[in-house]
Amino acid sequence: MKIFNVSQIRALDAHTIAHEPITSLDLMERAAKAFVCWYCARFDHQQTVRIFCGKGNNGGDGLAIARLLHHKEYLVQVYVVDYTEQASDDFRANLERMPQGAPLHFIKKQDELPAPAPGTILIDALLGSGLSRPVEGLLAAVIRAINQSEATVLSVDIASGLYADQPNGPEDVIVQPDYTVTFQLPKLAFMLPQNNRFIGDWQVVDIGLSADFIEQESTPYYFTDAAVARALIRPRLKFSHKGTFGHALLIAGSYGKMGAALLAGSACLRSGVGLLTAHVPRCGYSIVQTYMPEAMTQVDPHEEIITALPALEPYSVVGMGPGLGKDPQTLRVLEALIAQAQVPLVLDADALNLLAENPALLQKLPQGTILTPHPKEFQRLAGDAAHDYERLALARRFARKYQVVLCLKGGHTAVVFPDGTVHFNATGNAGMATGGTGDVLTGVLTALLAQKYPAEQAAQLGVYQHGAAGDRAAEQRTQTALIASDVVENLGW
Ligand SMILES: NC(=O)C1=CN([C@@H]2O[C@H](COP(=O)(O)OP(=O)(O)OC[C@H]3O[C@@H](n4cnc5c(N)ncnc54)[C@H](O)[C@@H]3O)[C@@H](O)[C@H]2O)[C@@H](O)CC1
Ligand SMILES: Nc1ncnc2c1ncn2[C@@H]1O[C@H](COP(=O)(O)OP(=O)(O)O)[C@@H](O)[C@H]1O
Ligand SMILES: [K+]
Repeated sequence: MKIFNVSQIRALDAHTIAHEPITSLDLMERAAKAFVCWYCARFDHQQTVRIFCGKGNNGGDGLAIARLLHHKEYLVQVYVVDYTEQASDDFRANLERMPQGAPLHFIKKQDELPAPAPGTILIDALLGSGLSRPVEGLLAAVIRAINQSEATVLSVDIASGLYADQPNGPEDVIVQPDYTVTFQLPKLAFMLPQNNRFIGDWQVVDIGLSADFIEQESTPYYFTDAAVARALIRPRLKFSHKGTFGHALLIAGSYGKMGAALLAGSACLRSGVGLLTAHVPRCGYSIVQTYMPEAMTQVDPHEEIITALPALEPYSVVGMGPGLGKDPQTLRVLEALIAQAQVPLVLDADALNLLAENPALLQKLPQGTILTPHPKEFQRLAGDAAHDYERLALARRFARKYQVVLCLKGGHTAVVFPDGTVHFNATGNAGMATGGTGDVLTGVLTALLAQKYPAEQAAQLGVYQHGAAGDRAAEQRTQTALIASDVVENLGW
């Protein structure tokens, strides 16, 4: 699925209106119907719905939603925030269509706001993607009141006050919804952690905007959902054998951190690799042999850390990083690996920290390398960013410059291709914010590269499947109880 900026969204609306063709008023009706359909599937007639409308097209949506809910016999109260003389044509048209029986109030001053009523649902249709400046005055007062109420808040298209494709200021007044129901395509703002409070649980509803336009319009931003991920999975053919699926070498673990090697190794085994060899310090030998009988174990000469690079000939991919530590002898191994590898690499954790301390190595990374930093590791690699939009720009420049695939981990992990395109991931949950889940991802990605998935697709698919396994694990055990081995146990292809 593509993610468009505001001017592209506007062009998509205009193209649909001109070429379907459909009037903009009928398109608004379709958007309102899609919202109402989503609403009716979740909320019953017991709760009063208060709809706060601005005077642009987002407000027009709000009025149309109010009319449709009123016809479905929901208890609807409509509040038009009358902060300006200007109103969009479709807002006016929907105002004229408001049925007599639906209570309609115009708020001109803050003291005309209704008193909070427990148990109501608030629909925020004040401002949508047309936001062009910080919210002030009466609109800001309404937004503050919405945020202070204890009601469930639903935003139409996007939280009022939130920019769809650029950073807000720290003082900006923005609705904090429980849900955002957005039209046709997700917005870039939804992908970024800094907007966490201003999104809630977000859902896309289809309003039939031009599929041709969406296909032809180019964008650097994409969303990897179930359909995209499923299409990437390659079937295992009937006469295939273990040689078909590659031999992975995993260099991981140190004294006290052998768990990282086990998590990465078991995830690699559960992700379809043909053969796995784990290269671990001597102290890890019995641990690996006992916990992962399917893996072969190669022991390092050193008791506690990694100090030697095994011969690379047998391997089709090398994953390195989880649990390593940053000993100078381990750095020598990383240098040797980068110098000698003719196969793609997955570098994570301390391998990334060593790279950050020795940036000359970045220039030498082999084709098809995947780096999987969390935000702190990325900061060490690429420097500070003032906000998430800047971090994203930094990530795109970094992936282009070093021709690597970057998985910037977090909620909606950003998979950045060497061409600078960004593929945000749909899956995963906050239960995964616990030690070791990143090691699991390293194992998954290593297995996919072993199976000859190109690095871009390996990263996109691996990140999706890792998050999906986390979602299944959270469903079984709750987010709070989730631990990294549950993610391994729930991998499924
Ligand atoms: N035909 C279409 O274009 C469709 C539009 N739709 C809705 O239309 C919305 C976009 O509508 P609009 O472009 O009218 O914009 P909005 O409804 O977001 O904003 C209305 C007006 O408010 C003004 N404004 C911007 N920032 C402000 C601020 N901080 N304080 C006060 N006023 C401010 C703008 O000048 C704009 O004209 C979408 O989010 C969506 O909800 C949907 O109905 C789907 C179809
Ligand atoms: N709030 C969240 N929502 C979705 N996924 C998350 C969230 N927090 C963490 N994750 C995922 O969990 C993993 C954590 O990786 P990392 O920080 O490297 O942990 P560790 O080093 O302990 O293994 C990443 O894949 C990340 O995307
Ligand atoms: K809104």
